Parts: sequence; structure tokens; C-alpha cells
Amino acid sequence: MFACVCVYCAFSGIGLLCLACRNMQRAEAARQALLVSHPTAQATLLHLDVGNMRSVLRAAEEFKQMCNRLDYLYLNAGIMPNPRVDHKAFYKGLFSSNVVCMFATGEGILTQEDKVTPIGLQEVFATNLFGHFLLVKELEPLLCQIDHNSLVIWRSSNNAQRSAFSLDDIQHQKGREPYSSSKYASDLLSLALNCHYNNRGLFSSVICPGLVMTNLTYGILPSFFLALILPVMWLVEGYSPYNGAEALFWLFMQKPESLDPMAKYHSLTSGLGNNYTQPHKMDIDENMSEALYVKLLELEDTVRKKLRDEDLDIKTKN
Ligand SMILES: NC(=O)C1=CN([C@@H]2O[C@H](COP(=O)(O)OP(=O)(O)OC[C@H]3O[C@@H](n4cnc5c(N)ncnc54)[C@H](OP(=O)(O)O)[C@@H]3O)[C@@H](O)[C@H]2O)C=CC1
Ligand SMILES: CC(C)CCC[C@@H](C)[C@H]1CC[C@H]2C3=C(CC[C@]12C)[C@@]1(C)CCC(=O)C[C@@H]1CC3
Repeated sequence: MFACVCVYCAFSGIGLLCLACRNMQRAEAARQALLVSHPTAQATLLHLDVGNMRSVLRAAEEFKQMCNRLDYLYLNAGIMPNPRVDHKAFYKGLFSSNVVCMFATGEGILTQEDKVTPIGLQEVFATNLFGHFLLVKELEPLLCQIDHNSLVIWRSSNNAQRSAFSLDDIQHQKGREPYSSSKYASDLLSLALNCHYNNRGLFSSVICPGLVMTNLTYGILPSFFLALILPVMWLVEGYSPYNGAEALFWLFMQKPESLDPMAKYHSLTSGLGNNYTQPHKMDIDENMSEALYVKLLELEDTVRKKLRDEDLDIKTKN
């Protein structure tokens, strides 16, 4: 996966693709690869560490200087730090009726070790959800325009589980499944964005790539081990980055207003190797989604105030 956040914007009739990434070397390599396959594409790079709120505000500002319109915002960045397979839960699941679901979603068998960022947010929450939320808020004037509809796409997961998420602990400070919690929160947030912004032309949708062999999954088990269980995984879902991108590609071809706000669009591969996209109803409800939205708005105020106070501190010291 080449970029953290991929933004497509069009102005003066010319399409512009903006890859926002924290590692500029990788970003440049991705840009070059893109230009090889699409020589006429206009692709620009932007530095963005989505787990660092100051970086999010700076990147959004730079983007606004570059463009006055934004059609698609693809929120891709995600981390799963120090993942562990809970072997006890795995063997228990293996002999239960939940076994297929366990292999398809990793439900209950995957734990991670989270940490706190300098600004006081849980790192997984900050990277997988809150940084993206702040970016959407910052880019709101470009996304909400009267003459066209825009689409925000969240890269969620089938590991998004209601059981891992709590409204009393939205950052998942107390649990051991911050990844699952953050992905479930992104499903809820997408619905809330639709409720609050559809009348202003902003639409939000959620995709799931299936199980894709990337740095993220190689962190869970050694690649040779994952390769050994691949035939089993293949039976339940697609497994290459190309297959995983199917739903994203499909979404870009749809009218934003025609998408179902309650659906997660899954990339799937048939037994014959054909890729297709299928909507699955998400296990979410409007009340929970609204409650999370209110909490995120409060946290946004707190974070912005903290950043302003830090700036003031620096100014008074100089
Ligand atoms: N692999 C899978 O099976 C699945 C993955 N997903 C989701 O897909 C997305 C991509 O993950 P995947 O490609 O698998 O894993 P990778 O670890 O290969 O890619 C993660 C991407 O996120 C970027 N990123 C991480 N943290 C930050 C940050 N703080 N600021 C900016 N960029 C950041 C990385 O940038 P850098 O290059 O700088 O490290 C990298 O491009 C994630 O959201 C993940 O949760 C969902 C379902 C299944
Ligand atoms: C012999 C065993 C220890 C085998 C364990 C299998 C697990 C490693 C995998 C079963 C389902 C997988 C899965 C993911 C990671 C690897 C598994 C847990 C994800 C959680 C990876 C990231 C996602 O977003 C969704 C994936 C769902 C399925």
C-alpha cells in the first residue's frame, strides 16, 4: 500500500491526485510508479503524519492553498502495533461454531499493545480514527460545495467489532483490542458524517479490503506461516493488495448519493479468481453513531485548545 491518505481533487477541469504520506521517500516511489502506469496523471505529494494533530492541521492548510475543490478523500492509514494472536482464544474458536467467522474477521483472537502520543491520545485511536476525523473537519469547506457532491472513503476492516468498542472508552484505553475498536468507530463515524453532511453535499462510505498480505499482517505472523495458512484464508476472502482494492475502485465509479450509509463495501474474490464488490450491512445504529460524533467534537475542541496553549507557551518563552 503506497500512501497514507490519497486525495483526488479536480479544479479548472484538471484532475489532480494528491498523496499525503508521512514517509516522503515511499511517497515519491509511489508517485513514480503511478506515473509509469498513468503518464498523463497529475500527482502531487503532501507530508502528513495522521497520528500527529499538528501535522494534520498543517497538511490541510497546505492542501487548501493548492486546491479549491475536493471530490474524493480516501482515508487509508492504519496501524496495528505489536499484534499478538491469543492462542487460547484461537484453539477455543477452532472447535466452536464460530470458526469460519474467526478466520474471516480475526474476532477475539488478536490483541495489540497501544501507547499514548505526546498530546495525550491513544496512538491507535489517533492514527486510525481521530487524525482522519480532524482532516475531514479541516477540509470541510472544500468537501461541502453547492455545485458537486464529494465522497470520503474510510478503509475499515472486517475486524471492526461492536464488542471491542465502548462509548465510555472511545480511545480504548482499557482494552487490548484498540485496532478493532478504532475500526468499529470509523464505521460509526461514517454514518454520523452522512447524517450531518449529506445535505451539504458530503457523503461518506466504508470499505473492507478483506485479508491483504501487507506490513500490517506480516507483523502478526511470519510471512512463511501466513503463506502456509493462505489456502484456508483464500476460502474465506481475497488476499492480494490488488484484490483488496476492488471495492475502492468500485466506489470511485459510483455516484456518492447512491451509496448506502449503513453498508460496508467488501472486496471479494470468487472461486474462479474474479474480483467483485459486495455491500454488507454494518452492525451499527444511529444513536451510537451520534453519541460518538458528539464525543469526537468535544475531543476536537480539547485538542485544538491544547495545541493553541502549546503555541502560546512557545511564544511567551521566546
Ligand atoms: N492488511 C489487511 O489485511 C487489512 C488492512 N486494512 C486497513 O488497510 C489500511 C492500510 O493498511 P495495510 O496496507 O494493510 O498496512 P501497511 O502497514 O502496509 O500500511 C499502512 C499505511 O498507513 C500509513 N501510516 C501508518 N501510520 C501513519 C501515520 N501516523 N501517518 C501517515 N501514514 C501512516 C503507512 O505509512 P508508512 O508507509 O509511512 O508506514 C502505510 O502507508 C489500514 O487502515 C488497515 O487497517 C483493513 C483490513 C485488512
Ligand atoms: C495457527 C494460527 C495461529 C493462525 C492464526 C490465524 C490468524 C493470524 C488470522 C486469522 C484471521 C486473520 C485476520 C487478520 C489478521 C490475521 C488473522 C487474525 C486481520 C485482523 C488483519 C487486519 C484486518 O483489518 C482484518 C483481518 C481479518 C482476518
